[in-house]
Amino acid sequence: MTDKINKSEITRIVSAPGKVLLAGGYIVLDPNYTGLVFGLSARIHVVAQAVNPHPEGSNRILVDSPQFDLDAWWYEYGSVPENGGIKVTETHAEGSDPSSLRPNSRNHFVETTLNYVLSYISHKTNDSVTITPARFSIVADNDYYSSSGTSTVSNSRFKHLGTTISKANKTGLGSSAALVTSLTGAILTHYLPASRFSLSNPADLLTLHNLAQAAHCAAQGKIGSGFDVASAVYGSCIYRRFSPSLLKSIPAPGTAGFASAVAETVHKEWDHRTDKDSTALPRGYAIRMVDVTGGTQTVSMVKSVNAWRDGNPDESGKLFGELQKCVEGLARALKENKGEGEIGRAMRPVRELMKRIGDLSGTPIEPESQTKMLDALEGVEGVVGSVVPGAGGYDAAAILVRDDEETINRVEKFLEGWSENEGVKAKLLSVLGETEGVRVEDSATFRW
Ligand SMILES: Nc1ncnc2c1ncn2[C@@H]1O[C@H](COP(=O)(O)OP(=O)(O)O)[C@@H](O)[C@H]1O
Ligand SMILES: C[C@@](O)(CCOP(=O)(O)OP(=O)(O)O)CC(=O)O
Repeated sequence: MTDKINKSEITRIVSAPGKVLLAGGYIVLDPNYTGLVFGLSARIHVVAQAVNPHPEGSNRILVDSPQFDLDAWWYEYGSVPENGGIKVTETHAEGSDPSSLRPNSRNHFVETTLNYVLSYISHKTNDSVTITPARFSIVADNDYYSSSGTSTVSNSRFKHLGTTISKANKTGLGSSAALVTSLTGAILTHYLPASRFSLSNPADLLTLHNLAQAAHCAAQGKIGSGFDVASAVYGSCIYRRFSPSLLKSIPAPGTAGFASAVAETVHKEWDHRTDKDSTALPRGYAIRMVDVTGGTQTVSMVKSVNAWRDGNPDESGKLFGELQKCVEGLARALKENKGEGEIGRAMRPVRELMKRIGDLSGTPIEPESQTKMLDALEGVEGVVGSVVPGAGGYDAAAILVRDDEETINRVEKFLEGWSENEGVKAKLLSVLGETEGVRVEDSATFRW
């Protein structure tokens, strides 16, 4: 357990939103197509503090996640010769026995982000900015996890989940992308003066995006489309992916040339596109997420869709092309507020095409249990349309609803009844679609 955050020592709070890919799952992995992604009101916040070094801690950084049991990671940092940048190594808690280091507690997303961002800073500033001891505390809005644990502080905004991160039940809002993005922003704004880095400068925002994408891919061990990091940075947008080859020349952290390769990659010409102007939600309507207890693995779903696509280029090309039209049509219907009927008609074929791709590739993209639930949900007054978001699967649905109390009550009641009758646990999350990406929070007014 780490000390409580001392509010007077906070230097920065940076937050980034979760995501929902409303349309464009699978096709967005191919840069010939795009995806319609909305940021979510559930955010991950990283609170940066400078700390006075403990006698043994002149080169230590603490990252903690106080909502979880046992989740504090101590790192020692050191320079690596030959443009290797800065490498962190997990170590035991300050003032405790070295054997207290928990062998299975590594947080790859945190560790990789530290390696990438600290190395970038040291290289970019020619070591003129000194890395000093600091603490970065992560607090996530409650909707990221289904609460099986109990809140110990009932009136606090960020619930204590009573479990470790690895055991927490995620709701699929993109916690790692929001975490990597907000941590990257917090480290950059903590160490660099505003004259060198500011989130209100579009060029610096692009640096943050490229750095966060690179760190997120490295930590994940795979290169996804990156729509989750892009929406964490830019908020809602129509997203076209970057070429994975951009990331191929970065060696492992801690090796010669790592920092120069990171800086060079970050400042290359990236070919992703984030079109924010084409997205908006009509006034009086909201995107809401339904968490359905279950679980699917995106990795194998992507593999099976890709295998089908490779074996059926004509059929898949046709369906991917149709889905692309739906991405654009749905974005337009929402942005131009074409009315419930037309928006609903623009959402329908997204569902149908996703289901079709699932059926043809033998992948449970919109499995029968979801079809039944979504069909029934669409019959609830005030529900304009529904989709299985992202990769689809058994565990989530996204709905566009009238944003009024009566509709929300009706949907909640419907889901209660559905859960009882169908033996699942389907729950409306309080999270809403919103447009804003990464931002600096005002620490004086930040609500805890
Ligand atoms: N609140 C948090 N505090 C610390 N690390 C977190 C937090 N949320 C997410 N992470 C990191 O992200 C990982 C989850 O990433 P992943 O399985 O890709 O889920 P998601 O689909 O939500 O991004 C965790 O194992 C942890 O390393
Ligand atoms: C298949 C995809 O196009 C969309 C997956 O979207 P999800 O929202 O399902 O993603 P996870 O948070 O990784 O579970 C893969 C991708 O674009 O990377």
